[in-house]
Amino acid sequence: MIKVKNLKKYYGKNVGIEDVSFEVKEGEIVGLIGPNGAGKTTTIRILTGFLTPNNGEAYIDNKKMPFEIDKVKKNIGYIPGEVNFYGDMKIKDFLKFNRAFYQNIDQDYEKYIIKTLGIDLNKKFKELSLGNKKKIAILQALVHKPKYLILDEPTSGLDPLVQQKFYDLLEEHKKNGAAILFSSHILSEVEKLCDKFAMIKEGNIVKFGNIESLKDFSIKLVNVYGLKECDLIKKYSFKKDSKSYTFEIRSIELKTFLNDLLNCEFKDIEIKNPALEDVFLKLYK
Ligand SMILES: Nc1ncnc2c1ncn2[C@@H]1O[C@H](COP(=O)(O)OP(=O)(O)OP(=O)(O)O)[C@@H](O)[C@H]1O
Repeated sequence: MIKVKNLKKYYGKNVGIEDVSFEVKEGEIVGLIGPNGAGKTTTIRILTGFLTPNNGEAYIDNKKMPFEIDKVKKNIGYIPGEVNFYGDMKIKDFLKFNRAFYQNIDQDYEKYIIKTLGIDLNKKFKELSLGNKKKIAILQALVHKPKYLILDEPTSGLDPLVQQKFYDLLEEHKKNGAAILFSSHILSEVEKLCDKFAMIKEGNIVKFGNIESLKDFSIKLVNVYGLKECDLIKKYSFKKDSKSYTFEIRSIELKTFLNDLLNCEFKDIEIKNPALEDVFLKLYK
């Protein structure tokens, strides 16, 4: 399990994170969601052994981070936010180097990732575009089939096709029991991929739960077509266009709203879940 508890990190007087707690179990993908500067990278850098917290605790496989990183290092796959490997090295040489570090790398799996992502082995790292550098970072993070994956905005710079292939690779790791922490500010990908979310705002976890529960927190969008003037539903907030009224109804109020609506005259209704982005914006107000 990956576990952080009341984690706090200051950079001098500047707040990095204030109070961050969440956990990622084996076979689970947890999305760490937050806007720029919320504290995702700070949290991840403590978990990957680069920073020492001022307070609180971080564990991977019951080893205390960053102090016991060496005991668990070979079981971690990490994609940093900014990928910078050995500029002058050809990718094929980099892979040799990587094999020497992990020793028992499954070379068929290595080939499989190279083929899946479309990696050019004969290029030097510094010759690659941002997206192609990210592919090397993905390869390096996954190739030794680690039990713990810590991914700091891993899809930035990837085109949608490669992103999808990457999600598929992650699903395979999840099925094999990996615990995966995935930081992102793109909510649609978290919604698509993750089982749980930890929402971070100004260094604090403001919500942690199942992806579904995040949607339940929010509102439903009810489009009502052909609605005739009706006092009963005037109290609900709505937007109107030429075809319909769109009501924003909190999920817990939906039944009451529908009861009121049934006493009005209308032609048709449609109930939608809002996009996670909209939920996020509302929670962040
Ligand atoms: N080396 C540093 N010195 C001072 N302040 C820092 C340092 N690194 C981060 N911070 C501050 O800590 C806070 C959290 O930053 P962090 O990089 O963890 O956020 P983030 O959620 O990863 O953001 P982004 O999505 O932009 O990568 C920010 O206010 C940032 O300015």
